Amino acid sequence: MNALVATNRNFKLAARLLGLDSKLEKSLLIPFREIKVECTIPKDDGTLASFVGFRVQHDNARGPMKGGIRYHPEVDPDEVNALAQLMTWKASVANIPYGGAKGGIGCNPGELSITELERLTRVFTQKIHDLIGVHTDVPAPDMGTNPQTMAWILDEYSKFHGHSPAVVTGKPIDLGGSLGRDAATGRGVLFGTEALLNEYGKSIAGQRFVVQGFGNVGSWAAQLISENGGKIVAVSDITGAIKNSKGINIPSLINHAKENGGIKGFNGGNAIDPNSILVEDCDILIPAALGGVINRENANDIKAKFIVEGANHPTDPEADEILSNKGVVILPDIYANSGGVTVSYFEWVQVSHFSLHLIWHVAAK
Ligand SMILES: NC(=O)C1=CN([C@@H]2O[C@H](COP(=O)(O)OP(=O)(O)OC[C@H]3O[C@@H](n4cnc5c(N)ncnc54)[C@H](OP(=O)(O)O)[C@@H]3O)[C@@H](O)[C@H]2O)C=CC1
Ligand SMILES: O=C(O)CCC(=O)C(=O)O
Repeated sequence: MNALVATNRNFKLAARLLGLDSKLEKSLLIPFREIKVECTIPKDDGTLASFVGFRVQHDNARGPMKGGIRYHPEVDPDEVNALAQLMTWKASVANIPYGGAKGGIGCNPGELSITELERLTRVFTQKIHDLIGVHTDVPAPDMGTNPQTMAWILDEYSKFHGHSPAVVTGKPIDLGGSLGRDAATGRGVLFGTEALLNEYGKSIAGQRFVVQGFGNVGSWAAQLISENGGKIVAVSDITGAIKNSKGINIPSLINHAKENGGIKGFNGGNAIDPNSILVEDCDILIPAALGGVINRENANDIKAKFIVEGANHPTDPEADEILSNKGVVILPDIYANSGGVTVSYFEWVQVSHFSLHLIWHVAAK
């Protein structure tokens, strides 16, 4: 199901349950602003390559709009729109004073060199710099982007607006990033899972987990859960999937993925078909990659009793219904993965405060 159709459907259902005024409901379904820009860069071989970049600003009633920037071949306007809307609900659920936004560029970061990625990020920033800002819209990392991407955005933005470390979060520590932001989404997944299991009289220790996606969210969630006694029995990423019913050694898998560009070839488990990862036998399933992966095609075959949504909108509404009828409990994305934006808020406050302090200090002299 189209990501925006799915997200709107969920919102309309929630609006009815809340008894939300129909005019307010309609206004919240329309984003504040949708930006689409062409980004052309010279590639390393001298040829030109063009990409399309998006930033959707959904709503700013509760504060500056906030959300990640994704680099992925499947980025499209409806997907970004849906993700921006989810950020508004996520900031509200986490009770942090932000609205929602999301951005992305349709590209495959794995096929671009570091210098090409830098050029692309700087061109994208040049195209949107007037529309983002410390108090209007504050980007952060998402799939395919990282602290280095944020450093480029900060540097390019600062050429137009002066040094503005609070214009992005999830940046390197040396540039005003926050300790703990890197692990924050995965740590939030751990805390959310613990709270959920406690409701059912269970704890993490001894539970069997399957994790789809082994990037920022998936690898941190797997590491922290295994440190807390959970058994990670299967993991996948774009390169492949592995299974070990005795529990995968996550620190070794992290090292392997760093050295080899993915989990493929890890010898601490058996290779399995990545398409079967979501239906592997486990107690708790953590999707931590793309949206819409749990759908009517596979929902009936899911064996997990709990699903903790590390990814954004991994479960489409049809699957929600099937799973709910099967008694599977889902911890939704806007709660389960809100640890990242929460620590982004701390980073933003720290840096804004630091800048104010500097201004005060200079003025006092
Ligand atoms: N980063 C954050 O703070 C937050 C992220 N999220 C959400 O979490 C999810 C993951 O984001 P993040 O960890 O940051 O992204 P990363 O780019 O760091 O990692 C994504 C992971 O998913 C893998 N992947 C991509 N496609 C597939 C596929 N078809 N099957 C299996 N694995 C796949 C990637 O493999 P490979 O690297 O080999 O391409 C990589 O391991 C996204 O939905 C994002 O929106 C939500 C809240 C905050
Ligand atoms: O840290 C942030 O500001 C946003 C993180 C994000 O994109 C998300 O929660 O989906």
